[in-house]
Amino acid sequence: MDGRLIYLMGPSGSGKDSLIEAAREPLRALNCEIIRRVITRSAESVGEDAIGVTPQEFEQRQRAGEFSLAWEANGLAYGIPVEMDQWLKAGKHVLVNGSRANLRQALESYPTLVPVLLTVRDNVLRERLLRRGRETLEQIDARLARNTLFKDRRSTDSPVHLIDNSGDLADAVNHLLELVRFSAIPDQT
Ligand SMILES: Nc1ncnc2c1ncn2[C@@H]1O[C@H](COP(=O)(O)OP(=O)(O)O)[C@@H](O)[C@H]1O
Ligand SMILES: O=P(O)(O)OC[C@H]1O[C@H](OP(=O)(O)OP(=O)(O)O)[C@H](O)[C@@H]1O
Repeated sequence: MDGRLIYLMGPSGSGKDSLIEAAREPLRALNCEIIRRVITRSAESVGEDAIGVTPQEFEQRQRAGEFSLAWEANGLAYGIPVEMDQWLKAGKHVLVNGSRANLRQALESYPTLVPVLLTVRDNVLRERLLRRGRETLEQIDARLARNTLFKDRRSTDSPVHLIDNSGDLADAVNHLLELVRFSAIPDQT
């Protein structure tokens, strides 16, 4: 049986990277791998285990059919390597650090994916983005504005699992592991 695609989303600063890192080993124990993204972001500003490429290289890889999913956001291009499909076929579950704007397209290609949205209270989100210090104030404001847009409209009608990360990261990790355990059971789709 194919593995499940766990599609993690959440606003910038909600803690996706932190959650992924903290959950990496326990996820592996649940037969769930985290796929590395290809991003047109300079290596020094990559805050995650991603492959940084130039926009030209990204385009080449995309034209060569190297991505199962791809999208653009915040002035960057993101690609999910086709390796993901081999893992799924082999029965492994795969966690993707996804995009709210791309969810609808992802669902078209992977109708049984498990959508998971990481949420954080507004004031906590701003504080965390400032503390992380990766973006300029202007970029932080743009990310917060993008978040407001998503709050006002749902991108699909399908149910999305919510994980709140306003509190301890360990609670969010446990919640994610629970979801993966539950989603991995056959006939839950
Ligand atoms: N539960 C948490 N409690 C306190 N700080 C957190 C928590 N989760 C994440 N952070 C911090 O918030 C900032 C944003 O987290 P990050 O994982 O980079 O978010 P994202 O990948 O969604 O943009 C980082 O500085 C991270 O250390
Ligand atoms: O459509 P959205 O849900 O807004 O998502 C847009 C992009 O922003 C995030 O990327 P990235 O990891 O570069 O940003 P972050 O680390 O600041 O979350 C997310 O992983 C998406 O790739």
